[in-house]
Amino acid sequence: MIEVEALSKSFKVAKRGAGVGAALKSLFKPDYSRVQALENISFKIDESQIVGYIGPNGAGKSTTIKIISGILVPDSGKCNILGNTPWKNRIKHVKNIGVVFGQRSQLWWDVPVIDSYNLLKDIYKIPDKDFKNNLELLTSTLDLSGLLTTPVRQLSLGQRMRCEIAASLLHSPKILFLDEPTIGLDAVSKIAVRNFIKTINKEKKVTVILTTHDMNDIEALADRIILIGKGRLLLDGNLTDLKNKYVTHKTLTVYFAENHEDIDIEGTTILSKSRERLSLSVDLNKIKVSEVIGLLSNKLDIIDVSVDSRPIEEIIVDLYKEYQI
Ligand SMILES: Nc1ncnc2c1ncn2[C@@H]1O[C@H](COP(=O)(O)OP(=O)(O)OP(=O)(O)O)[C@@H](O)[C@H]1O
Repeated sequence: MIEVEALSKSFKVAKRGAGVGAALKSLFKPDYSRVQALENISFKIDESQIVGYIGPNGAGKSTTIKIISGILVPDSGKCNILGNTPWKNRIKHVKNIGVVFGQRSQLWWDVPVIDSYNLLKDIYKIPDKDFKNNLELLTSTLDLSGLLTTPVRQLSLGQRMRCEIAASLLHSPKILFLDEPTIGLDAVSKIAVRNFIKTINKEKKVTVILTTHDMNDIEALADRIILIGKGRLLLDGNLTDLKNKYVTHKTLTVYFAENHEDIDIEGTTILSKSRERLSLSVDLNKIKVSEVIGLLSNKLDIIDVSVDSRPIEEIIVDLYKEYQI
């Protein structure tokens, strides 16, 4: 469905030193350098996948999204999305895709949301019936009914983001590119946006490429992650495999009726202990958490247990360190 092969893109940027002299010099004799934003990026994405496209600031995520949505032309490389090359067959291509840039609006600032939607209807030539059905569905699932007649500039960030997402889906695209869709949203709005993305992916089989710095978005949504750094693709894999690789220990805490027995289970280390509570670090390469609970239940009258894993944020920080990005 999406095939990207050896994409590279560099930008020419003007170098300028500090001070008035340097400003004058750069005006008359500009000095340029090149920033390699993307280098030899390749990946394939199948229908109805949700892919988390992640990497630190300046990694090249937005540049990729701009190229595959047809906004930018790469220096070299190929891209085939549902039979179209985004920067060559723009008109055909945009009918298949929806794009949301969290930091930018595609809605007209001073007019009511519904007016922007009507304009999009004309731009995309959406048949009346499809427009009506989609608008009804999006209004109910994204809770837009009170917002449609409000000018965009009067909406809160969370309200605007829901309107942006609806705008990107009015023409029933098969692919959705989301660039930081939950940036700046409160917890309730984030969960609403995530749930909506999950729903359209499941029910309408919309393929989603999601770039975000919010690892909770990734954990909630992505089946697969593609990690890029300094313009290069560093890792492409399943989130569960990544967790298995980087989560080698879990913390097991057990609450029990009073006990004074010594506990010594191979593959575990005691982190803290009292008469009614025991906290263990479990080495997953040596023993399973369920086995530890089984062994403990032979010795203790267990009342409650909790298992804590390393947060995904920490795993990603380790990944960035490992790849020196
Ligand atoms: N229009 C441009 N002109 C010059 N340099 C650019 C331009 N757009 C991007 N770059 C540079 O290309 C590199 C990749 O930028 P890009 O915006 O794709 O990164 P990103 O991964 O989306 O970062 P962030 O997480 O901060 O949004 C950066 O070094 C950036 O400075």
